[in-house]
Amino acid sequence: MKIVPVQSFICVVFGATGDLTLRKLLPALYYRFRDGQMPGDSMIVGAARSGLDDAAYRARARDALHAHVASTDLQGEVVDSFLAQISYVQVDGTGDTGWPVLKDVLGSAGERVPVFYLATSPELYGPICRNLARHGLAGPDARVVLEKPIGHDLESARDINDRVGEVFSEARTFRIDHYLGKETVQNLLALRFANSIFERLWNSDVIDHVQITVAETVGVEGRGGYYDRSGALRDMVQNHILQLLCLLAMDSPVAMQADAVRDEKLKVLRALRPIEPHDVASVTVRGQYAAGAIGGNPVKGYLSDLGEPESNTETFVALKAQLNSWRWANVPFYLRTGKRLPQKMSEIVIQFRALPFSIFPREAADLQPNRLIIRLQPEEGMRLEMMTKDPGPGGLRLRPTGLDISFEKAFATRYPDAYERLLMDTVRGNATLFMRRDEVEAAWGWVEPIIEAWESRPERPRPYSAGSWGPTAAIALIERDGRTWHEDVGT
Ligand SMILES: NC(=O)C1=CN([C@@H]2O[C@H](COP(=O)(O)OP(=O)(O)OC[C@H]3O[C@@H](n4cnc5c(N)ncnc54)[C@H](OP(=O)(O)O)[C@@H]3O)[C@@H](O)[C@H]2O)C=CC1
Ligand SMILES: O=C1O[C@H](COP(=O)(O)O)[C@@H](O)[C@H](O)[C@H]1O
Repeated sequence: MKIVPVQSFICVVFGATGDLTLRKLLPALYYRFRDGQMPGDSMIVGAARSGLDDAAYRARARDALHAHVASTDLQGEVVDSFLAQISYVQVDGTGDTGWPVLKDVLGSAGERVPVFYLATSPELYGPICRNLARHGLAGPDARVVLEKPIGHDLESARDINDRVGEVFSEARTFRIDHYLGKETVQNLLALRFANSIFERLWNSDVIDHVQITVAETVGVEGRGGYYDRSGALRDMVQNHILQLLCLLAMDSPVAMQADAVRDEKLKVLRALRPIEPHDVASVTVRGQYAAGAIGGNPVKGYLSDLGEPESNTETFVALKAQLNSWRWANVPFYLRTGKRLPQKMSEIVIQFRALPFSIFPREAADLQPNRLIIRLQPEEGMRLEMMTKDPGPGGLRLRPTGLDISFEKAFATRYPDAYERLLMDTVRGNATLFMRRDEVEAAWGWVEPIIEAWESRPERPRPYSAGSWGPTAAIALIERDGRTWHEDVGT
């Protein structure tokens, strides 16, 4: 595969000592460097308050690569050359210290594209941008990358967007939702708009319902402080899951261009039927994991992980979303996500309608409606389930069979991590796979009433055992409609 280098850049990462930078951003940049996409005169500048010098930060970066990059992908000389392009500036994003030094470092940028990646808590986005402007660092080529979450609710999201917007125009603001950078998520665009067969079927005439599951085996790991203020709805649904829903439900963009794609996604978000307070109990379920076992290993409950006696934060959510549109009238989208579920698995199921009438005798065939299963991770691929004739003489017996495409087998190539693609897109100035301000705010606008309704009710999140598929109420949520979650994973 031919890799075209991007323009030379200087990427200043605020939050350089944090988990995201060390676990995701530096490994992603390393891979782009190793593959020849990051030009040799580009620079990565780590920025945080910790008192480190270049050598100490490079040592941390080296440790991070050894911890988070496959050892077979770490070649000594390549690692050394990559680390030589990294420096560190001690800077307080919200205060005065360090900015003159950062300005000096960027003074030598020349033609290199300045990218400011804010991998810090979102409350710092406004102050950091204001400081960038005050110190003359937000010139016309500069762009800013904002990590999710953009705020905690609609009001705080608007506030952050306003403050960032005072310094950076929308075209220069890149709001990350790393799910959009996943290869299989981008493939949803190819599946729908580069093939003629599906688009004609992609509507309520043919589709019965859609399921989106994003299941994780991990708990809150070291992020309990953040997570307990967030919960699954804010952490996963407001962004990743609604973005998946947008890509599945949107109409064809007029072109494969950033605003054309984002205009269509925005229409989907605006078509989401508000969940009224009196419906919250019947169309949403929130859960919190209790102690259990995953893969035969005992795991603690959420409260033990958190080290707190109580918490009302949900680590699981299931809900039934509906769109007010002709295309999707009466087609529910069942969404669920949770931590400490039995397996890490993200999957979309498109369930087609049952046959209107069967010509086959009942004893010859238990006719199953067609189903398209799109596996986002792991074992990326697609399976179209169809009825076929059971081979052999005597009678015409039918059974469901799958047409399978395993991306792993079809493409003998390493799947780049989402951040690799997204980081290079910020340098290219391509915002197609980033969230526009109005999308983020529309998503908060839909999610917020659900949170308010939960908070106004006395019930706590329903407990579920770690290693189960969430509270039984989540099963009831879909079964009340005569449907079931797809759980025969791997079949
Ligand atoms: N970790 C993850 O997997 C994911 C994280 N995110 C988001 O990314 C962001 C960062 O997360 P994460 O890395 O986990 O957080 P961490 O708490 O691990 O890191 C926070 C970073 O911010 C720096 N920092 C704090 N205050 C300042 C300041 N005033 N000026 C400059 N730097 C400062 C800290 O360094 P120092 O103390 O040295 O200043 C540290 O480097 C958050 O918004 C998070 O929600 C999103 C998706 C996944
Ligand atoms: O943004 C987040 O995503 C991760 C899950 O991402 P994945 O790429 O591993 O599927 C989740 O664990 C985390 O809580 C959330 O903040």
